[in-house]
Amino acid sequence: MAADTSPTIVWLRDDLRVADNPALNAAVERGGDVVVLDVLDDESDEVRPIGSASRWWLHHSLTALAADLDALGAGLTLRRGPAEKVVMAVVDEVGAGAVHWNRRYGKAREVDARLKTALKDRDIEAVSHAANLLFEPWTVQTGSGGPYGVFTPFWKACLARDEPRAPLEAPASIPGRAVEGDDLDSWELLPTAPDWAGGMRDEWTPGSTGGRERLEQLAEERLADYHRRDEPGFEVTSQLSPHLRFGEVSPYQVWHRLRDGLSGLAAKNHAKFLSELGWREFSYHLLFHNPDLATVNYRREFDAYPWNDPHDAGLARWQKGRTGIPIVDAGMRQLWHIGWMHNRVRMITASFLTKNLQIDWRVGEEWFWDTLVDADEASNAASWQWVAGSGADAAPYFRVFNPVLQAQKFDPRNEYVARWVPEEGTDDYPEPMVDLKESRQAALDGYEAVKAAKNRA
Ligand SMILES: Cc1cc2nc3c(=O)[nH]c(=O)nc-3n(C[C@H](O)[C@H](O)[C@H](O)COP(=O)(O)OP(=O)(O)OC[C@H]3O[C@@H](n4cnc5c(N)ncnc54)[C@H](O)[C@@H]3O)c2cc1C
Repeated sequence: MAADTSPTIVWLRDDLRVADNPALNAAVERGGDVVVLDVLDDESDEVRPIGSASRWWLHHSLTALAADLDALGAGLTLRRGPAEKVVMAVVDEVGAGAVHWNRRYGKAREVDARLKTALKDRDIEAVSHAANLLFEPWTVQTGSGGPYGVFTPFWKACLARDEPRAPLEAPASIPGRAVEGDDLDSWELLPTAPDWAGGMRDEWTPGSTGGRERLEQLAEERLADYHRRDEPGFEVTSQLSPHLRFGEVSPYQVWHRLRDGLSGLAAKNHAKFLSELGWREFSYHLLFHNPDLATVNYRREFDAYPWNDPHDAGLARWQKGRTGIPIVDAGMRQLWHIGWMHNRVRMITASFLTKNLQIDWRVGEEWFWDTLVDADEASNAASWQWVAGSGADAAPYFRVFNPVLQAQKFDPRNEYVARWVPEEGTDDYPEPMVDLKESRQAALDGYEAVKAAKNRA
């Protein structure tokens, strides 16, 4: 029988890289031409349209990826529309015999499952690969065979398994097949009126090259100071999150880059850093088993919480960084300016919204979804629920962050606040929009309804 040299489609999603991309390597190994396809899907019911800051990132990430693919001999085909329809249309256009992709783990996997069935019904090979998580969510199970709901035993179980595989080299060349597609500019991913992305341009280099630079900086410099990761004024965290979110860098590449050659404090901080990657894995574990994580309370008794009306409670002041609480305002302005916020401050701002203003965590999750360049369907939803108290392994609801004490502890020299709220202490800066003590008590009173619902259940 003659070898099948029909073209293969590689359908890219959250894996915008040429190295350590199992779907791409498998397509090249199969033989025949390779069509590399990216689809902007704002239409499928199961796919959450990405937010404004992520759109900015995506534009630049695709530009970088297209250059990397060109250098290997393949182009990047862009199409817009519901993914199942679009992929099938490209299959027909080129007479593809196979479609490969790397897995995703939220609701959108229903799209992938339907497409796989439809392709197989037509005798077209449809293969999904593990690429974006170190441990496939369904393979990590409790002793009784269920999903984990607590981080520590989850991560212990992961670490007890075989070490994650080594990252794959990029193909030496790709026999690319040109297919007509959209012009990236026609997707209108960049802000124009106004162009609010200046701070992001200064801060970030979207794409694998920028991601690799962050990884090197982590290994060579930042990891040695990582024990100070909770201090927002001191830049020691990796800032790899948007690169991981868009798959420009894979967790396998991160894991293996940090595996050998560390010494001193960097070696000491290594396990802590890996456990942060573990939180990413845990968030995906939760999302896989709870596809509605961004909209439904993980702990259902929180359905009874009497949230305030967001507009009456001052949502706009929180969004604009005008609450009158300096560390909260600093975080919200950092977010607006560079599309990223330090983890400690994400916790403080989220706690302020859900507890001191008693605004539903879903409202905050949506704002972060729109404004973060690393907005991630698993980590964002899981973290918001964690802070609100409704999530898995969440801090007890009554542990309300006091933002003033948090700032004293983690920004003792006021460096972070001074950078983002230079007018603090002048007449231009507003008074606190709520009394912290009273609003904390109001939050705890609201929690009584949750406790009552739990007791009834
Ligand atoms: C309310 C709230 C919302 C959040 N939303 C997101 C989000 O949309 N996307 C996102 O990637 N992270 C989110 N996080 C988690 C965390 O704040 C960021 O991952 C981290 O700040 C990214 O900075 P870094 O890359 O320098 O982190 P590092 O400390 O260098 O950590 C390395 C990597 O580990 C992962 N990671 C670290 N901490 C966490 C965590 N707590 N949960 C899950 N993964 C983690 C990230 O991929 C990160 O890049 C959120 C946290 C909170 C409290």
